[in-house]
Amino acid sequence: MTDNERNQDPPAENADLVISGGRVLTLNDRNEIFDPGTVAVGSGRILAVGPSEALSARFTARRVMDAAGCVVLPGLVNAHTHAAMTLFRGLADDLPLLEWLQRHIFPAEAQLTEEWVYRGTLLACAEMILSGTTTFCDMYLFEHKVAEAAKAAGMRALVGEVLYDFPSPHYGPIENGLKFTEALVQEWKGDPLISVAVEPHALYTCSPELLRRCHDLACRLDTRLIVHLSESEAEVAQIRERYGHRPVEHLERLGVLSERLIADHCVALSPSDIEMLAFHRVNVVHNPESNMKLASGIAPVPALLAAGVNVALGTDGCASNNNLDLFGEMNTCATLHKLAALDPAVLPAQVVLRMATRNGAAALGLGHTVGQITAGYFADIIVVDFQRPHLTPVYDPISHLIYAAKGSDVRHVIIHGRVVLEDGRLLTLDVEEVMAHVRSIAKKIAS
Ligand SMILES: CSC[C@H]1O[C@@H](n2cnc3c(O)ncnc32)[C@H](O)[C@@H]1O
Ligand SMILES: [Zn+2]
Repeated sequence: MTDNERNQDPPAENADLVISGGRVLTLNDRNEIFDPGTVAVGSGRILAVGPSEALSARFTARRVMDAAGCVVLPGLVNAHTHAAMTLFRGLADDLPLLEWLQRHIFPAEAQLTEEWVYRGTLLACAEMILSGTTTFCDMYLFEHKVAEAAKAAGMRALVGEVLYDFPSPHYGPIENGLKFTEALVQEWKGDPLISVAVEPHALYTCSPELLRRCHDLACRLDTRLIVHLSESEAEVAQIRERYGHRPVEHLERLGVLSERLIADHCVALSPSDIEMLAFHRVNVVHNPESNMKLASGIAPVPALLAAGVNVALGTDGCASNNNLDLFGEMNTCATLHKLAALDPAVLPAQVVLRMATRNGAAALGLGHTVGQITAGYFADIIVVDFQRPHLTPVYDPISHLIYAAKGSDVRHVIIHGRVVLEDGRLLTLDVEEVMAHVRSIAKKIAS
């Protein structure tokens, strides 16, 4: 190398997209914040993140996104929902869980078709992207259509067909459901956005034998296993009466508790339930708004976190929430637990933001690729506009994200390196058309 060559700047690296000028919350292991910071993106991944001063000359970008006045953070992870239940938003409110399900929701779901599930899921994807969610975890019927809709919207999703003892309006008897799940896993293997889990509904709708078979299938296919667990005291009483044990102990006796299990809700837990969940490294998804609306109770989230359990955040479906905005859910989560414990320090904003990002990614088995802004991770990034009256002034951006921001403050969304929301405009879906389809389905549901 000549002296001349040695003294020259290294050649610029190519990036598909450079997001610069915003305050970047990496949520990495060191919790680094760069202000102003730059994120370079290429081939769906984060190429580099750091101070703008250090990175601006390093990349030649095909596209530059100006994030001045904005906060840049990892996309939010909705770790539990039933996306197509947007179709039933507001259909049956103000009821307790088991009555709501058995008298209203299950009968309405008996009419579902794959076309309805597709349309309802597109609406859910629109709502989620518009409010900063980049990944969701779904359980429903006709789940191949959920995968298709997520893919059309450009979202990352972990999907799974619901499995229970009684015949399903989709696949009929359970044997078909297990076969369908296996085929769905094979169909989406290797897809960059979609993965598939084994999803028995709950302990009161699945026999011990079915739960064991689902666990074995998840182990054989190396997928997540997802179940509603201990959602209310009524469920605990029902399971105790049927099997003689509390729900968590029932699963432990069946050998189903493990790191691959995602347990949704976990509201009605005893101290020994918490110990068992921690010991087996089970992932728990907290859905505070659904739990409040169905009056199911308050999940012992601070105790779960203190015991070392990975606790993520979900919205549950739109018939029990009734929206998919994780900003609202983070706010509810942070404030609900302060009130329940009469302790304002019990769940700080920083912890709640981690529940909705890193913990969600880890629960879904995506912890090494999603949930933080780190070189090598997938580029799932949101840009939140802080130049708004309710976000002024800024002493601490994380405080605003949890206590003051709304989903509608999200300005840009990038998923797997693709810009899917730009300046508040959805690029992957025609929102008017998506809403029109759902309105016409709702007329049939109501008739
Ligand atoms: C058919 S897929 C999932 C199944 O679960 C029902 N569901 C929705 N929310 C809840 C909840 O909070 N607990 C238990 N089951 C729930 C949904 O309506 C579907 O039937
Ligand atoms: Zn649910």
